[in-house]
Amino acid sequence: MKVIVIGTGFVGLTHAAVCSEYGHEVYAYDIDRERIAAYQTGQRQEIERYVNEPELAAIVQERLARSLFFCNELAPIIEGVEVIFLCVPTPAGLDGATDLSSYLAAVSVLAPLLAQRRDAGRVVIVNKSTVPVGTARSLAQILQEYQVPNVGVASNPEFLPEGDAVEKSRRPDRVLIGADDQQDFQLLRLLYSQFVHHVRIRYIETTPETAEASKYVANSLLFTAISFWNGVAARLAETDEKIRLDELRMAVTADSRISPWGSYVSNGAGGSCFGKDIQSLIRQLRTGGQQTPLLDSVYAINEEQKTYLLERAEQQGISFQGKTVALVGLAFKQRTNDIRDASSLALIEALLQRGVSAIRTYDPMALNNARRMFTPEKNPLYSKISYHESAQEALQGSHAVCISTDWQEFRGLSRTIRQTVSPPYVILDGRRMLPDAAELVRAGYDYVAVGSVYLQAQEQKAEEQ
Ligand SMILES: NC(=O)c1ccc[n+]([C@@H]2O[C@H](COP(=O)([O-])OP(=O)(O)OC[C@H]3O[C@@H](n4cnc5c(N)ncnc54)[C@H](O)[C@@H]3O)[C@@H](O)[C@H]2O)c1
Ligand SMILES: O=c1ccn([C@@H]2O[C@H](COP(=O)(O)OP(=O)(O)O[C@H]3O[C@H](CO)[C@@H](O)[C@H](O)[C@H]3O)[C@@H](O)[C@H]2O)c(=O)[nH]1
Repeated sequence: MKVIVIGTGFVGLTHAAVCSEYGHEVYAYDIDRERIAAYQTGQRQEIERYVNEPELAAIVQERLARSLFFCNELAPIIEGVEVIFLCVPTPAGLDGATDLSSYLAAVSVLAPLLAQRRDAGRVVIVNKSTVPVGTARSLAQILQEYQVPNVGVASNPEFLPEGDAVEKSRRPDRVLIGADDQQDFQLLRLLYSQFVHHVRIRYIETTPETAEASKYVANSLLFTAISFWNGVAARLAETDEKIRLDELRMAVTADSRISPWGSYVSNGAGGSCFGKDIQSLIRQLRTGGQQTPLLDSVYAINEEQKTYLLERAEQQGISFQGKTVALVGLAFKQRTNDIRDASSLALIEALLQRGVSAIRTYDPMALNNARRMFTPEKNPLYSKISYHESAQEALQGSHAVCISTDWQEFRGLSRTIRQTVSPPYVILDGRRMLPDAAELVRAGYDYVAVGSVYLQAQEQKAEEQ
């Protein structure tokens, strides 16, 4: 089948690449010319500058110019297309409602071209972007206004998590299609023929509204699990050192009805989806006359969680003013270079507000994205941020370290800390990454982790007594 993918970020590039693996002729289009030029080189480094996902660059290299083509013009590729995916950003607007400006901009370029095409075959336009309930129906209306002939619309939300984008596109938990017309269901069954009768993958056909709603409900439920563990279980364990959170988690999730997903307590969930999708759902419910106390709390708990470790340290009399702080982990989770809505961003702002003298950062993948975000032109205080090639380098000369991402390499950070910095020193562990924290405390370091009581350096305690 001839397929066009509009928007080539995490979702669009992955989807285009995996569709090309299944024998479709895929044209991936983006307004960002530099991005398209980078993909066209076929060079791993160039591709990963934009989307860094395991195996993705290899598929692009393999399929490039055979069944996968990149372009920044839609007109030359429109004839004969059967399925068009919209994979453009749908961020939160200032009021929390979904900002559909990129989506509508893409539609306004696409619709006149479709209205003028010579080919009379059926074409279905598919929302893969996460869009509010009712967007597919509004799209059908727009297409009607442009008098596009023989066109259908469908909703096919994407559920992939970053870091596993290729794996979850090749083997999703479900493929969800919302449409009204049997011709459109049929076109998408052909496109996804590898999944239609799969023994493990659920292939679900429903209304566009149900598909759109499912994406928001799924993300908000996952987000709720995280805020429950952070806001209830972790807080409880912070009240009594005899509550051991890791064992509590094992005990609770041993029940097959309770998922372990979400139980990994943290200094807040980040990423491009949870925050903006829950805000959008809140807006959609309120517009429909509903109250949203649960979702409001889920969001608020998570926002507070991002910088809560700093407050816990301050409650123990620690001040960050004039201090040098190492921040290790900038990505919103391990195995990605994405820093959108990462807790590290909130930590940087909170540390600058507290008057730190320097923030020394390290991340195995996300340094360049952070460099691009924190330019001194945006805020002169950002010149206090420096970027380092290892955790050890970032720790040098620091008075405290914040661990903000669950990179596995941070499990060995205790040794680096002991070799690089001497007490008095504060360790803020947002991901419970240090299995041997007790030894650090015995060696004179203060340790505060999500889900554990504050552990004051033992030598310091002795001096005080
Ligand atoms: N990132 C994820 O893990 C994920 C997972 C599921 C769903 N989603 C949803 O998928 C959508 C895309 O997310 P993403 O993370 O891939 O975004 P992204 O920011 O990584 O990529 C979006 C791409 O769209 C391009 N673009 C913007 N406006 C355009 C236009 N008018 N025409 C053509 N291209 C345009 C941008 O240049 C960019 O390359 C969003 O709705 C998001 O909520 C994302
Ligand atoms: O037990 C956990 C699990 C996750 N997280 C954090 O939660 C955030 C989101 O993680 P994850 O869901 O793995 O990443 P995303 O790539 O944002 O994926 C979510 O958002 C996507 C975009 O909508 C959806 O497609 C996915 O299904 C959904 O999992 C990250 O900061 C994680 O570190 C925790 O703190 N504890």
